[in-house]
Amino acid sequence: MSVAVKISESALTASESPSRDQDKPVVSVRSLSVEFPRLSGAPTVAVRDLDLDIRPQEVVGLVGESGAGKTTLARSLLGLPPSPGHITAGRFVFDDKDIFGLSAEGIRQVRGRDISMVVSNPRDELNPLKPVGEQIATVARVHLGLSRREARQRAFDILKAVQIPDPERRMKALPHELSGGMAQRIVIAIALVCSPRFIVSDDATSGLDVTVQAQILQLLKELILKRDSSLLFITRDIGVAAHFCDRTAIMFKGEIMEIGGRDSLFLTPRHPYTIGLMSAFCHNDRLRQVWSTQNEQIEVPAGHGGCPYADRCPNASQTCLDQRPELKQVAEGHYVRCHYEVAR
Ligand SMILES: Nc1ncnc2c1ncn2[C@@H]1O[C@H](COP(=O)(O)OP(=O)(O)OP(=O)(O)O)[C@@H](O)[C@H]1O
Repeated sequence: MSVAVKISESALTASESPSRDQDKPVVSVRSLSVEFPRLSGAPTVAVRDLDLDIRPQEVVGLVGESGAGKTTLARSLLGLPPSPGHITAGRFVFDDKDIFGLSAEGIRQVRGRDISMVVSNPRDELNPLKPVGEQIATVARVHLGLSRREARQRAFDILKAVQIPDPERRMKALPHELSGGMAQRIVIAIALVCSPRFIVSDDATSGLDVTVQAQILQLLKELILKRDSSLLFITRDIGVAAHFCDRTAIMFKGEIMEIGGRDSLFLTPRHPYTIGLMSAFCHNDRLRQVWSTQNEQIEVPAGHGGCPYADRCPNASQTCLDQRPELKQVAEGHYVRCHYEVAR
């Protein structure tokens, strides 16, 4: 059975805001698959035939448990799938450029300047021996061709923008002299210093205090609106996604199981996995009831070619084992990959 499920061009582009419907996506991912080879047996498919569009000024959340493929997707979009993974299929068009078609040097030029990534472990990202101001300024000099003085000014401005207290002094600090939250802001400052049009945040704010996290999210949103950028916001926290993202995609085993605008997705979640995530998060009795109501008890054999969620799903039926579900529209801008309604 073919596992490739194609969806219409409009499926993932739809936003709930009518004015945005005319906007052209700045990020357009089509049929992306990424695999990790294994010593024996079939490779691990970390991202499977994934489509995603993001428009200017849009914040799209990507939520899923550990191992869902979020980081693999994020790093693949920067042309750096985690080793030994490799992109086996798909296109990524960013600002009319076919990113996967660029040379290594071409991708390097785009990365950091037009597309940047913020990760959750700032200590690994920063050079421990170099003052943080210099690290930010270097990125601006390399990518924007600024003079030393201009780059330094730009580094100072971005430190102020990410609300680093006493930025003049912090410019000279080494990473170990900063708190974790401050080091995280430095990494965000590096990602933003060239005003990229596309930012990928991979769990970048989860280690921060709740209040600092709220400030940083607010700041990210303001910068995205001001600079007409787009943000792919990866998180395991569905509550943060509900609060912060215009649309959210729920990912499981390398596939998007549900995607929708904030109101539609979070007020009327349709996929059993989304409902499970939400009921765990918000202790909602109604959701719990939906989650715990079993339609059919069935044996789920390993290696079946059906729904990737079947072995965890309280509603799995024979249809779910026989057919891989397509992403289908259930409301405006809201798509679900589930046989549930037809199987019932
Ligand atoms: N370097 C690697 N070598 C082999 N398999 C890998 C590697 N990195 C990831 N994988 C596999 O790819 C799949 C997706 O992993 P990935 O790290 O992208 O998930 P994730 O959703 O980002 O998880 P987390 O939230 O824990 O970071 C998993 O099955 C994982 O085991």
